[in-house]
Amino acid sequence: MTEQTQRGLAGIILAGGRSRRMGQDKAALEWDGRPMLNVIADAIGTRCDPVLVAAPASSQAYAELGAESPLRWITDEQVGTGPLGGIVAALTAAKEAGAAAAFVCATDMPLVDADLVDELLRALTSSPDVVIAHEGGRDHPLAGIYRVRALPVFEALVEQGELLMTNALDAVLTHRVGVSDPRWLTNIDAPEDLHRLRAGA
Ligand SMILES: Nc1nc2c(ncn2[C@@H]2O[C@H](COP(=O)(O)OP(=O)(O)OP(=O)(O)O)[C@@H](O)[C@H]2O)c(=O)[nH]1
Repeated sequence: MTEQTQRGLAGIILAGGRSRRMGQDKAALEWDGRPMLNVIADAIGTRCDPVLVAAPASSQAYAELGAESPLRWITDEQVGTGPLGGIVAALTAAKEAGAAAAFVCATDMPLVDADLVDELLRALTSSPDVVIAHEGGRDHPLAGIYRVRALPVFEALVEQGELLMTNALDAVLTHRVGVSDPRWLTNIDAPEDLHRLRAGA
């Protein structure tokens, strides 16, 4: 744990999914000479402890990076339950590790920064269950802090097969905040996104 790590705050990097638009696993994509997953883990690891990676055991991310990774991998209970299924599995592990909340992000956000974690944390007053970034007129559910106390609600939704993040956020008290650098939220879905970002556009 570093000096700046926030007590009780875990980190969750979602690394499952099919990467259909990218055509290859996004966690292993090279960014600054390293797999994108590791770059993100280092960035948030200055604030979050433990950092957990959520992916199905059958995922390409786990096959490519899991065995040799020093990170803690948490497998989705059910394959095909999407980001919400990953959040439930990893938030359960975060709770068991003694965390009260977790910063959640996607493995396709290479510009994610510890300052983003700090800004969301400042907005996490006692009332909200979840604080997410809201930029460009839209919600960014995979750039947020999720309290462990919201877990039963999310578990029930996954159980019912209700997997939409928008519905999950509506089911708890969600606070939305603007962030000072929207680039932190940049995500890579397809090869052209990666080329654009590498070119600095
Ligand atoms: N643990 C877990 N993570 C997931 C799952 N589905 C998507 N994710 C992650 O959630 C984030 C957003 O995923 P998307 O980009 O919407 O979906 P994707 O499946 O990765 O990509 P597409 O096939 O192109 O839609 C990424 O970090 C994914 O790795 C899942 O079933 N389990």
